[in-house]
Amino acid sequence: MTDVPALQVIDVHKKIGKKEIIKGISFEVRPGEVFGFLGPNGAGKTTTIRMLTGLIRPTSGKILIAGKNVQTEFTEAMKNLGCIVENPEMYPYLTGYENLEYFARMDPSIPKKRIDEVAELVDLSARIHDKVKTYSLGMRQRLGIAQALLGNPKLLILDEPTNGLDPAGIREMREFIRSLAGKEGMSVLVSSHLLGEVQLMCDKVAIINEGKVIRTGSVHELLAEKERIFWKAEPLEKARALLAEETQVTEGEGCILATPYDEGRIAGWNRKLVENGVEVKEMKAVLPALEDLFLDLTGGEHR
Ligand SMILES: Nc1ncnc2c1ncn2[C@@H]1O[C@H](COP(=O)(O)OP(=O)(O)OP(=O)(O)O)[C@@H](O)[C@H]1O
Repeated sequence: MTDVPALQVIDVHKKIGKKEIIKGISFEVRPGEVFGFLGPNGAGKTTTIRMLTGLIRPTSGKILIAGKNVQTEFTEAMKNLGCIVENPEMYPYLTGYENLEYFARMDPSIPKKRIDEVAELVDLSARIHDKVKTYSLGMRQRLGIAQALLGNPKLLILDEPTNGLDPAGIREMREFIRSLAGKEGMSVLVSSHLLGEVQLMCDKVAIINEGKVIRTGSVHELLAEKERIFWKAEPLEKARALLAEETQVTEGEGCILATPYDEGRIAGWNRKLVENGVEVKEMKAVLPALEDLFLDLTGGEHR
């Protein structure tokens, strides 16, 4: 596995007309990573993906795919990119195999055995000789991904890959994306507004809002920053007053108090409660949902 990042976005700006839509974004996707690209409506995700795929040019800044500059080494950069931005067009009366054969013919560097390999990768081998019109939506999407994988890209970009799928299809797609990462050292960039999905599927995320990346990091790191301790204690008001002398106290659900997770101080807070006659019935560390963090960071509602 190489160490060259699958994707480097370096201080990219994009102006359309007089409006600066992307205001200097930077992030990196490492080999084998599933990377979530998250943001509320109108944040700039589509504009960014259009720049990554070379459909539009950045006003300034650099985009490298597997070390190749999308602006100055377009062909080499695109060789390393597999991309499905919208529902891929497939011929319904041809089989999955014939569809892949059709696309493979457009690039003579793709050997025929690669068709079987990609069918296997997307777990469609058993149905690859059936007509596409008999496929479920999930299978069609996987066939689209198989097509994107034909050229053996280092980076796969999937725009809202679970759109339109039912819950079983979503789970299947999620497992499939996870299984792809790491295989052949492939990295996957997934744009999504389904935060629960991203939380389960991605190693890292970048959160974009109003054309700026406001946070990047591993999902776990980001969530850990907002980790809280829930306290179940009696009498509750006394516990609240004692804890409030030490830290910020908010309401948990029901008769539960919440404080920040401050590893070095929790034991001391607990002792203080007990020494002052408060019975601590339960303490537990709780990670927020990515959705809460996202709302916190973007200060709004997502779709
Ligand atoms: N060609 C254009 N001309 C003018 N404004 C544009 C153009 N394309 C996008 N915008 C504006 O840029 C901003 C970012 O749009 P973009 O489509 O990239 O957001 P997004 O994060 O993909 O949102 P969504 O999830 O709704 O697709 C929006 O305010 C949009 O109105």
